[in-house]
Order: sequence, then structure tokens, then C-alpha cells
Amino acid sequence: MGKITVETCDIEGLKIITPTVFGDERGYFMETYNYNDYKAAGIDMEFVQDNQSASKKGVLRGLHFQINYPQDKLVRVVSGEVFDVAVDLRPGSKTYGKWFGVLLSAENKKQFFIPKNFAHGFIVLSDYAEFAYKCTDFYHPNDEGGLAWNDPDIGVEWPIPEGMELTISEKDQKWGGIKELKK
Ligand SMILES: Cc1cn([C@H]2C[C@H](O)[C@@H](COP(=O)(O)OP(=O)(O)O[C@H]3O[C@H](C)C(=O)[C@H](O)[C@H]3O)O2)c(=O)[nH]c1=O
Repeated sequence: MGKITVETCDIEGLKIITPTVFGDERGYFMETYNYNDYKAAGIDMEFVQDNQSASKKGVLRGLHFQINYPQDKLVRVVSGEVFDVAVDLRPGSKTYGKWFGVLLSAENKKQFFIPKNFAHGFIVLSDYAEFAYKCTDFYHPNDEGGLAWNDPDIGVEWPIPEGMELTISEKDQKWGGIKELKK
């Protein structure tokens, strides 16, 4: 029965989904995924792996993608708040290299659908955040690619509050810029 509302943006393929939330005196219920509703919204893929990660304030994970086993991702925040970013790396896309970001939170319950061949990452704005997402291909550890979160040629406007200390993994500190990727 769950109905979803779908928003799009100027990068074709990206979708922001808001599920129907059924609140009552106990709390709330919502369907976080329903094949039929999402298929009707053009998300008609088989999700084969669910992931969850937890991060403290200022953690920035990304910008990641898998090279030969690209994954569509349906991402959401279970607790806390993040700014979530996707960068278009689809070969031949008219928005190649363009980024889009959206605030995802336990509060707004929004989900972000990111098709294959986008780089993906997020920064945690709350004290703590739990991030859960569905993927349409499995993890291939030797197939990881990445982009520098602060690549000036992408120009992501991360909403980093004054004085926020960033925590970025060694691996994520080493990625190069989009100009170093072969298209
Ligand atoms: C991604 C992944 C990781 N792992 C293991 C490998 C490491 O031992 C540990 C942490 O991995 P990593 O540091 O790559 O985790 P994140 O930095 O959160 O990576 C993710 O960050 C951004 C936001 C993404 O969209 C991708 O799903 C993914 O790249 O989990 C697995 O066992 N399976 C997996 O699917």
C-alpha cells in the first residue's frame, strides 16, 4: 500500500524518493522499499546486496564507484543526517562530471537513487549517522575506483560548518581528480 513521491533533478536518472510514513501514537511505520512502487518510478532493478555503515560527525566517505561491476544504489539515512553526493561518470553523458547533492536524514526519510556509473559519497552533519543502502551488484574489492572529494574540476559544495573536523580514510585521501580518469 505504501505510496512514494519521486523528485528528479537536472541530472537524468537521479531520483529522490520520499516514502509514505504512517504515524500513530506508537511512532511510525513506512515501507522502505517495494518492488512494484519503485518499478513504477523507473527503479526496476534487482538489488542483490544491502549495506549499512555508521559514522561520526565530519566523516566523509567517497567519492566511490566500482569500475567493471558498477552498482545502482538506493541510499537512505536511518539515524542522523548526511549530505549525499553523486557525480555523473556515465560515458557520453551530457552531464558527465556534474554533481548533485541532497540532505538525507532520519527526519526527512528521503532516499536517493543513484544509477550505475556515478561516483557516490556523503559527509555526516549530525553527531552520528547510520547509513543504509541497496546495491544492484556485489562488492568487488579489486574493482574500486574513486575521486577526490575536493576535486576542483567537480567542485562539490560540501556544506561543511565552520570548524568541523573532517575524518577521511587514508584510501579516500589518495584518490585523484576526474581529469585523471579515462572516459
Ligand atoms: C563497500 C564494502 C566494503 N566492505 C568492507 C571492506 C572494508 O574492510 C570495510 C570498509 O570498506 P570501505 O572503507 O570501502 O567503506 P566505505 O568507505 O563506506 O565505502 C563505501 O562508501 C561509499 C559511500 C559507497 O557508496 C560505497 O558503497 C562504498 O565504497 O568494509 C565490504 O565487505 N563490502 C562492501 O560492499
